[in-house]
Amino acid sequence: MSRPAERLRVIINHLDRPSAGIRAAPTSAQTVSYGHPQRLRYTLDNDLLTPEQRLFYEENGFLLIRNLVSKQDIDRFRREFERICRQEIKVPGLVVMRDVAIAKSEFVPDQRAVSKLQDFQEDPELFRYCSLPEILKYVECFIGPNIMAMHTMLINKPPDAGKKTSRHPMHQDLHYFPFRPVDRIVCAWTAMETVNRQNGCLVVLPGSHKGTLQEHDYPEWEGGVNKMYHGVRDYDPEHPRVHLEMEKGDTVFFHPLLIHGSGMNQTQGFRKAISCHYASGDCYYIDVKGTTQENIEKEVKEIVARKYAVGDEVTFKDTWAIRGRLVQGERISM
Ligand SMILES: CC(C)CC(=O)SCCNC(=O)CCNC(=O)[C@H](O)C(C)(C)COP(=O)(O)OP(=O)(O)OC[C@H]1O[C@@H](n2cnc3c(N)ncnc32)[C@H](O)[C@@H]1OP(=O)(O)O
Ligand SMILES: Nc1ncnc2c1ncn2[C@@H]1O[C@H](COP(=O)(O)OP(=O)(O)OP(=O)(O)O)[C@@H](O)[C@H]1O
Ligand SMILES: O=C(O)CCC(=O)C(=O)O
Ligand SMILES: [Fe+2]
Ligand SMILES: [Mg+2]
Repeated sequence: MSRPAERLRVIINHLDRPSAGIRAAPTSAQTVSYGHPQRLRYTLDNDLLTPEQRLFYEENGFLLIRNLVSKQDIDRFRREFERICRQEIKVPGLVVMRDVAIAKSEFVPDQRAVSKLQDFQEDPELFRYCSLPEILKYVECFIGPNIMAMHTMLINKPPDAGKKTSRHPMHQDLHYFPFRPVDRIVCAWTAMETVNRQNGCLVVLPGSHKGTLQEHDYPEWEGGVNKMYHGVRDYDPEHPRVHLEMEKGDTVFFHPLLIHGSGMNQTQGFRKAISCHYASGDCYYIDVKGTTQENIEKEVKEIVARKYAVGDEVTFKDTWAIRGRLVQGERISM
């Protein structure tokens, strides 16, 4: 069977069978619907993904593309990150986060004090990542041609200080996002070096994107939890999971309902990854009042109020609309 259209037809038939692909057992709170009328729901017609890749994303909620971003680009992102850590440049809006284990110790201008950069949309060098054509051509397969970069991060997972605070609890990224529709949002996450179980690779629950948004809160971890690291409340440790071991430049695209987290860093190195969450330019904002997302809305508003000395006039929606940047096509309703 050689023609893609023919292979796709065979795959669509395959999707009708409840046993298709890796299907993790649903957790109690999740509902999994078999034989969805719109069988290819999570990917759009495109000339890039093979039918097998489309099926894989449909069934599992993520797609790993090896060696997508060049070593040269990654080395440039790393150098820019180091300049920011040394405080050689100041980037408007950038959030420099320290691990909670060292949050109250004296600041040293070095990568050892930085666990994560958030919101680097005003740093042209780092933001180049979000506009890379090799990334955008995949993003388009999931969310279409109008592409907004909504959320940017460079994660520098530190060696664990002994309290397991370097872990990221299992969560769904949609918890943080007051925009929809959910299937027109995707994350690109690129390893900046070898990422494995030792230094805390991503851990995903395949198929969990077919469930609904779960209630999130701080996990009850003895050693403490980083600010805003909410986790799925009733996380089922028996649910099958996959550790995504990746090499420098490998990139995973994943759905915002995919339950994922990362383990502790048991090495002495700082595990680096760069990521961007994209949404379609015709997504729309929602009011999260009365939903499980109210708790994160409250926290975000408190941080913004403290940082910028503003009150209730800045809404959760505003905090996203201000950060979002168009990278391809048209900005319609975002
Ligand atoms: C899909 C995606 C969105 C998923 C995620 O990314 S989940 C993680 C989201 N994380 C974030 O959005 C970043 C949150 N972090 C921040 O906004 C900042 O790092 C802050 C926690 C507000 C601290 O920033 P800043 O105020 O500049 O730093 P300060 O050193 O002055 O500390 C102020 C007070 O915050 C505390 N703090 C700092 N870092 C952490 C931490 N990692 N975890 C818990 N508490 C922390 C710090 O101890 C200090 O507390 P007090 O002295 O006021 O009691
Ligand atoms: N008690 C817990 N509650 C919620 N999430 C947890 C808990 N313990 C670990 N996790 C999460 O599970 C994921 C994997 O963590 P971790 O690497 O420790 O797991 P692991 O499967 O034991 O891997 P390894 O054996 O390679 O260390 C991370 O997202 C982590 O935050
Ligand atoms: O790089 C990691 O550890 C994962 C981070 C993550 O999932 C997130 O910030 O939403
Ligand atoms: Fe995440
Ligand atoms: Mg472990």
